[in-house]
Amino acid sequence: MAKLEDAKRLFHAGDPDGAVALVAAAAEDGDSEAGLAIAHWRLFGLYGPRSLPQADHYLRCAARTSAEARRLHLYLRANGTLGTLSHEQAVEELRDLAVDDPVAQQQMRLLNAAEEEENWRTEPVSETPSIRMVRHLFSSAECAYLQQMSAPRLRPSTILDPQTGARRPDPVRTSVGAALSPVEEDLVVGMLNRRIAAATGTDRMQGEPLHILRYSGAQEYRPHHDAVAGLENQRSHTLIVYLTADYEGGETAFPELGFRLRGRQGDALLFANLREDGRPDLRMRHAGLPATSGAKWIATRWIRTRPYHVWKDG
Ligand SMILES: O=C(O)CCC(=O)C(=O)O
Ligand SMILES: [Fe+2]
Repeated sequence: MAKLEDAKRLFHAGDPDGAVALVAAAAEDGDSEAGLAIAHWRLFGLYGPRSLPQADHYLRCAARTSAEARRLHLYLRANGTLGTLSHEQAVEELRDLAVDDPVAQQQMRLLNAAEEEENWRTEPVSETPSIRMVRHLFSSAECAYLQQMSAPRLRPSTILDPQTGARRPDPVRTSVGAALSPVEEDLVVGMLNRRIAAATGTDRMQGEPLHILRYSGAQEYRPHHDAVAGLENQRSHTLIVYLTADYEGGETAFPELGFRLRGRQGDALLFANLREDGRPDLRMRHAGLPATSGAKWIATRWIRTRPYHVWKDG
């Protein structure tokens, strides 16, 4: 901590290189907080260029003394960011970490339960345009886990500006949310993303990071299309998992089609955003209505036509 504070002072005094050097030296010396900080900077290209080998190196330093760093290093190897670890190998490693790490223990419990419990099934809502409900996609424990792990990361939601391609706040969407980027894609989130791929008949790599949203009070997502005009690798499908049930209102509404839908906890709504010719299907305009009481939590996965590389395309 002390080293990070010193580094912050150097940074504000106009010596960013000195600040980074200080943190790097502390990381080498086994300061896990410094190691985690600089590993994130190298992953995201902050205070210097992006470098996966360096991120890997500093995470290994921090992992000597920090359970958090050991877990993060595992997630990033399991999701392909820092190498390739099979799901089975990753679970083996998590099992070892779980011996003295309560977070890993909680994740192992969810992974073990899933092996016994997976029982989702698809119900058609509309043939054309294609809308389906996938019942029981996530268990209630998985829904609770996503809320718990994303709660500290929730920020006011933004939209993708079709003109600039950049994200910005907009009154169209007043919820709070968090995208679970590869550093948050732990083995449980990875398993849920795999399950979404299986349930949608798509490849896991086509999914954008799972996006957690929470609406309370008058918060809403006004009518919009998930397909973004001009996007080359389009959002062909959207899957929305309802993580809570103890709220009123809050349906997903399709004004053009006259549907208002809402799943039970763990159910997912899956719909196609494109016409057969690959252009946005204008009938698929939809809205997240405000919850008239309680808080509505969802997890959205926007699925692209082709693989989406979050580090390159995001
Ligand atoms: O909140 C809802 O029901 C809709 C969410 C939505 O449209 C989205 O996440 O793209
Ligand atoms: Fe949407």
